[in-house]
Amino acid sequence: MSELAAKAKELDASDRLAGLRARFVLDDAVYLDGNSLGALPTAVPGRMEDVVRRQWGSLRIRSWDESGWWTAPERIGDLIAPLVGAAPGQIVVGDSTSVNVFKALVAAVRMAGDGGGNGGDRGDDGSGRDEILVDATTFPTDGYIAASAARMTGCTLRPVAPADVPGALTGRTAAVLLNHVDYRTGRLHDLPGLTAAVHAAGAVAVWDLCHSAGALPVGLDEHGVDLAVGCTYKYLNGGPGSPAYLYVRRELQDRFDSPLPGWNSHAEPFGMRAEYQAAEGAVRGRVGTPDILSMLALEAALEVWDDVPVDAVRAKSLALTDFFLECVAAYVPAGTVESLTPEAHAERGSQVALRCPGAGDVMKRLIDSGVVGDFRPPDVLRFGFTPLYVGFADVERAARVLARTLS
Ligand SMILES: Cc1ncc(COP(=O)(O)O)c(C=O)c1O
Ligand SMILES: Nc1c(O)cccc1C(=O)C[C@H](N)C(=O)O
Repeated sequence: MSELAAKAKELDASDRLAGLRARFVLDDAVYLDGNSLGALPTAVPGRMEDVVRRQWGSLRIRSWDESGWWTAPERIGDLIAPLVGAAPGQIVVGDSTSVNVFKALVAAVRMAGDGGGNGGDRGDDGSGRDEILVDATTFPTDGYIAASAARMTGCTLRPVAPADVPGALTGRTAAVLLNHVDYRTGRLHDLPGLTAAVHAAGAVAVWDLCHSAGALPVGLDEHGVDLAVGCTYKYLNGGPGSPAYLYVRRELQDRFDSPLPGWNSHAEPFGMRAEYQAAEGAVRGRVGTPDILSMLALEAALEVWDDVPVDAVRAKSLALTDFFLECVAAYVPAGTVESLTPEAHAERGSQVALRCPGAGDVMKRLIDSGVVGDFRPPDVLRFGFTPLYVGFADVERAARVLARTLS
């Protein structure tokens, strides 16, 4: 056994989260794509059988009340809340991340101009706040939606690298849309520092947590984040297309003026009134009828988090990515791949991105050899490490197969 294989064995033996792998349906492949689609938790199929056959099949319409369908968006939001450092009552589940980015960003611009504080003051030259800053390296959907939100609200849109945001903020900045972890490089951005800078400029901060929630502590309440969105099909393992979530800080909920005010966010949805009156609290983030089947699959999936501290997940995530970088350095000839992922723990999410020529083809061959990551154009091999089900022997094998594939 090689030295690194022996080290992997030791690390697995002392890994207090190792037993959690049994909560997932997995096979012999090394699955390093949980940052795109999380693995299936074992509790989900049985729950879906009940939801479909009994709740839908037998109870039918009664399930909106009797099976708790109507209140599922807030109930499941409260299950996600501790994973992102939020007190209950601030997260609602539903729609896609893209749709929630739209709701959050337009609502942020409206807040910035509503006179209620944070961004409520006038801009430097008295002309108001009419600019949105967006992470220049963002996942494309956020950029597209920010451009549309800017057009709709009469703002200009300025792409800025996250680290440059403090210097780019002005009295005209209404809202700033940032990613907590960069989907390509795996870089973790400074959420506390950037949020504080946005607030100091009187603007509203919107964070996309797709690549951080479930992999590391986020601290939404602690750091005073205004609005946040995220998906649930990556590190939260909710399944393909599972609904996203929207966080609205409690103190801002009364000022959350949704650009998609559907009947589900009405104060009295069954009043069927012609005039819209927004509900109180997190419910205000809802739009239309929730996608119950996906939502209840997510609820079952979240059971894997019972008694799992996020800090322990973070510690294992860093140990996994450290060990992967160590194995790659040992096995892959120098100069063959270049890591885009920061060395510093404070700047690293839960993935490693390696740049190499022909990355698309390399990833195909890796997958054929049982190591599943993904490829992001033009030249990035992406490996996501989900601490709940990836072990250290997986990591050593992935690096070994990578070296063989590249030789
Ligand atoms: C950072 C980020 N934001 C948004 C999305 C897309 O969200 P959705 O397709 O669920 O709307 C993704 C991934 O798909 C993402 O990585
Ligand atoms: N949402 C996805 C999908 O529907 C199909 C394939 C991949 C995805 C992803 O989530 C991609 C992912 N957000 C990324 O970081 O690239």
